[in-house]
Amino acid sequence: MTNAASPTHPLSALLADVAVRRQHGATNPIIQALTLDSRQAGPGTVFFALRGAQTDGHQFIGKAVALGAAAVVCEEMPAEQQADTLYIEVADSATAMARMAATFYGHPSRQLKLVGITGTNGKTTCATLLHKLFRELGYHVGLLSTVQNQIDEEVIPATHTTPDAIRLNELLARMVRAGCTHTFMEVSSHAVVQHRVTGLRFAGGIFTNLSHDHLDYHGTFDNYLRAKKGFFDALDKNAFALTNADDKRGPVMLQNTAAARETYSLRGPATFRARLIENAVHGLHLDVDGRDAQFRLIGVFNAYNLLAVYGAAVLLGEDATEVLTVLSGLTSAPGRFEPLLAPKSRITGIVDYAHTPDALENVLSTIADIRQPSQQVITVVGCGGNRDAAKRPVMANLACQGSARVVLTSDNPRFEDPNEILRQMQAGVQAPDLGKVLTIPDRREAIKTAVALAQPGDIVLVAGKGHETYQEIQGVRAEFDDRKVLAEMFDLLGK
Ligand SMILES: CC(=O)N[C@H]1[C@@H](OP(=O)(O)OP(=O)(O)OC[C@H]2O[C@@H](n3ccc(=O)[nH]c3=O)[C@H](O)[C@@H]2O)O[C@H](CO)[C@@H](O)[C@@H]1O[C@H](C)C(=O)N[C@@H](C)C(=O)N[C@H](CCC(=O)O)C(=O)O
Ligand SMILES: Nc1ncnc2c1ncn2[C@@H]1O[C@H](COP(=O)(O)OP(=O)(O)OP(=O)(O)O)[C@@H](O)[C@H]1O
Ligand SMILES: N[C@H](CCC[C@H](N)C(=O)O)C(=O)O
Ligand SMILES: [Mg+2]
Repeated sequence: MTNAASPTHPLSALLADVAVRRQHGATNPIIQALTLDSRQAGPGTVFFALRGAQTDGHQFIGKAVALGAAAVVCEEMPAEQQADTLYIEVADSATAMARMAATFYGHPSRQLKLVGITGTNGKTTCATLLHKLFRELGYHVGLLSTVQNQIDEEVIPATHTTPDAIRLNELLARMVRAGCTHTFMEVSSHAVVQHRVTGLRFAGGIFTNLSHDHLDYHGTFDNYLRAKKGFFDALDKNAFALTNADDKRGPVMLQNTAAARETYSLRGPATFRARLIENAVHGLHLDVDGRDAQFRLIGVFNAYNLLAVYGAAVLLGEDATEVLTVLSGLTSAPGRFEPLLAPKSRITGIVDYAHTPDALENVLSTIADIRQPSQQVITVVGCGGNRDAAKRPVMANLACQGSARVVLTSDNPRFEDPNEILRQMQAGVQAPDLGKVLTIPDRREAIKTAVALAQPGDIVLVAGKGHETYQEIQGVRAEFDDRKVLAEMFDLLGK
């Protein structure tokens, strides 16, 4: 796990910010790598035993040590200990891991301007727009997002919205070495709770909005809100905290932060204000802080994303006029309201990552705002398995409210039975809507059917998977790209 750029440190040097409860073993080994997975342990590594959702890393301490781990950080000392291994007991392994990872990689977050974006929807869009914007303004820029990580134009695949603390600091260190001055990253609620971002220095934080998602993980909406707020509570006084004043939970985010409190709004007084002039097929027309601006992005929700991005750029010291000029030319993130026109029939396909009720409602109301009365909307949608089940009936109902026809299908079933997920979705369909709904578990067939149902000029929305290039069934990821399947069906059906 080491490479030429990997640092080495005596273990004692990594404990500077860590409250050690107890320590066993007299050695002070030289550390070459950190890991949270016993299977990756080896000589010169520190193994962090984390209590997870599936299992408890403490069970694997013996395995990590057998593979040669030089040190173990845990919350409970193992009964059996090896004399040549150093055991460190802390109150919280995840916090210790984040602090030690930051130290191990030389605190890369302090060497660039790091901006974190949190909220239910819009994180990828805002982070991607900020990355594109700052590239065009001439900077070297890092990006950590659901779709992919990037160092300037170099793409590094992403497995999570926010990587674990070790991977995160390693990526930030790579960005610093590549000369990046700014990095824009998504901060998921899971990341806050699991301390993936603990110990990082942020130049700023952005809040987009809060609605129903991930209640499977957080339990209650209140816990979910607290997770998001936790990110702002941890910002320091040199940072900015930029919140959406129009979101019911926007002001709460700033309640206990030490950072400079800034707001954006389309409705009232705020640090950064915009007024919607037009929301059309060809894009948004806004008045931003008294400047007239046209954008290529579509939908009122994107007016919020654009305003948040503009505000953050200005708070980072950029010139407002220049920022607006560059922003007007930018297109959205992959799989976010991505249009695809059928060549012969003028059917408009739209692929969107809406996988929450709020996002689906936004996309459908955006389509309603921009469509002609003669254009019918046909929606293909499913819900992921092993994720929040409460959203399933709600999303099916919303699809019915905003569409002429609905094809319910599978998203990523993961380890759940796709038919059971679909039954839970169907429960949300109201009696008068039953006639407009078809249920087709095979996503390819579902898309094909929607395209077959579409008349010239109609709009086919394929929601939920956006940029994803796979479908995950029973732990296996098979190649699947809504954009490709849609294009294939336009072709196959001669549309
Ligand atoms: C619910 C969740 O967040 N899970 C993450 C968590 O896994 P976990 O708690 O289930 O871990 P576990 O399997 O119980 O194992 C506990 C510990 O034992 C260790 N272990 C396990 C087995 C072994 O042989 N040896 C060993 O050392 C594991 O490495 C782990 O450290 O810690 C793992 C290591 O960091 C993550 O990969 C894993 O992400 C899973 C894959 C995941 O799906 N996460 C999603 C829900 C997620 O994080 N999503 C958010 C936001 C999404 C959004 O934007 O909407 C994200 O930031 O991506
Ligand atoms: N500001 C917004 N408000 C509401 N909905 C939005 C907003 N921005 C984007 N959306 C909708 O939410 C979907 C997801 O957007 P995006 O990927 O930017 O969010 P995210 O916060 O990164 O999501 P995730 O939690 O999955 O990483 C988009 O496809 C769009 O339908
Ligand atoms: N980051 C989100 C993405 C969900 C995307 C959707 N396609 C699904 O698989 O449920 C999650 O892991 O919950
Ligand atoms: Mg995202």
